[in-house]
Amino acid sequence: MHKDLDTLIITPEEMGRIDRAAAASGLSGYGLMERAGQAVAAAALRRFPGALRFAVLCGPGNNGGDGYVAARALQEAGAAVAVHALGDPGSLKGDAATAFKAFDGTVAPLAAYGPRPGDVVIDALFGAGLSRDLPEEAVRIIEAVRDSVLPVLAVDLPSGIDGRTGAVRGDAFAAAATVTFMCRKPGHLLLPGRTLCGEVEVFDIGIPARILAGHAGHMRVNTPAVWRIALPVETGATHKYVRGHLAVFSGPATATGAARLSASAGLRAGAGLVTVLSPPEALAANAAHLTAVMLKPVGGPDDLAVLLDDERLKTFVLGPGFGDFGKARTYVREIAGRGRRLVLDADGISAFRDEPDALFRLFAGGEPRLVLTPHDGEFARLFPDLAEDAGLSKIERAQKAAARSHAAVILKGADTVIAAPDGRALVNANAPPWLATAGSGDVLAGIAGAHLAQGMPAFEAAASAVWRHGEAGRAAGEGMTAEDLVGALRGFDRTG
Ligand SMILES: NC(=O)C1=CN([C@@H]2O[C@H](COP(=O)(O)OP(=O)(O)OC[C@H]3O[C@@H](n4cnc5c(N)ncnc54)[C@H](OP(=O)(O)O)[C@@H]3O)[C@@H](O)[C@H]2O)[C@@H](O)CC1
Ligand SMILES: [K+]
Repeated sequence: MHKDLDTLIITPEEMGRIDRAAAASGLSGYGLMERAGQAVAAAALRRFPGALRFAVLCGPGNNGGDGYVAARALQEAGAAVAVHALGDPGSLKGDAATAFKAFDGTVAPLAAYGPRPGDVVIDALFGAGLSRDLPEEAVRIIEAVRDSVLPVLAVDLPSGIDGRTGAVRGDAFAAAATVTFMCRKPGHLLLPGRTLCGEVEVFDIGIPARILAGHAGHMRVNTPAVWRIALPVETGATHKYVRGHLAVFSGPATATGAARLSASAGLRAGAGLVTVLSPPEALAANAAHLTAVMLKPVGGPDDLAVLLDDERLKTFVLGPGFGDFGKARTYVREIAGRGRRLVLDADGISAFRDEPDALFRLFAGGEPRLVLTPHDGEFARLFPDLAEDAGLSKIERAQKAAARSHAAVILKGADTVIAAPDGRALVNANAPPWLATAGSGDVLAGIAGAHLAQGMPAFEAAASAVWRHGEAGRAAGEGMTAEDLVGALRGFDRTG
């Protein structure tokens, strides 16, 4: 597989354009279908050597066409095959009709399929072309297969998953594995689609990379390949100020832990210096727990203004445990007005729930200087219309939010999306489930702050922070705490 295609994500709509461009360039559509179906059959034989029978369920479009090719290949390999069609296969068109005619065996109606122990289901009902909720007939079969606990191998996508959004349309197969072609689609990566796909195999059916690249957007899986070029340069003569000075605002005396977690993550993630800016009454609580991280009292906007006279202090994290919304807004105005860079998290985000546009105006224009790190609830406070629009995928929501706020947006979750104001978007895929633990978000904000402080552009700083956070979660292992997560942060691998 071409290295670039490995991380590219393509929407079903873009895939349609790619198909047409491939055909226009002289590539045989049926040739593509033949390779797709053969790949499915090969995966079925490899993954399920003990199958007593392959039940191939074929739909009314080209996904069904792939199914007929796979059925023929399985039969030629000597496997027992039962083919069931949704609708009249005689009314198939184009390549799917060709594939159906080339299959030499009986085709029974879908409703006649009765799951048997030892069956492996090959789901070729609907793929990229699913355009509405599944028909009742398909839902009944999905229920029957689920009840019989049979393994499912999905062609392109488990039927019922919307390839653009990852949403379930009516119902969907839960596949043990999914074989898709050329590139992953959003539905393979966004929840709940990601879970229902099982293990995803991406098979190269021979569409030239130049055609794919020519019609693809700017969506990728979040991997170091995407942002390695933006990593801070290691000069050898690295001075602590060259590696940046990060300042993290602490909450009141009763809520200082979150800021300290951010700060220690920032230090560990490579910021040269990290200072916790503490309300005077919380100094004692902070001082009792900080060693390598420095501590400065900031009681109000006047103190902050004095601090900002130090030009070396360019980057801030505000939000973890912060508490005071009014003060948060005042500080953010000061930071933005003095041209500094900011990771706005948690309470810092909620502080602008009544006036999100005021926040966006503060950071409008120029090189993006703001990283927003909302989970779904916080996202809805800043972008209520986008949160409510059920037609948008999580990727599209993050893209629109980033464009509106002129910020790098980290829309958190098990399928975190990172988006830039210019339309680039990444879906993160390396986070273990146990990363969702108390304090985990504070750690992420600190890493992002450290990357910003070292001079990385906001989008790359955000994306690499999410990735390192996921890697640290894996290294720390199940049962980890947020402190373990900080301890498990590793340096960047600059090779590859
Ligand atoms: N990309 C590539 O290069 C290659 C792609 N290939 C394969 O092609 C697949 C995409 O094929 P596709 O476009 O024909 O779509 P597919 O998923 O078969 O469904 C469309 C049909 O279903 C119908 N329909 C839709 N929703 C429905 C519903 N809820 N309930 C009922 N009907 C519904 C829809 O009808 P309509 O909406 O027009 O009424 C239409 O008839 C792709 O997933 C991959 O497997 C390979 O062959 C190799 C090359
Ligand atoms: K399918």
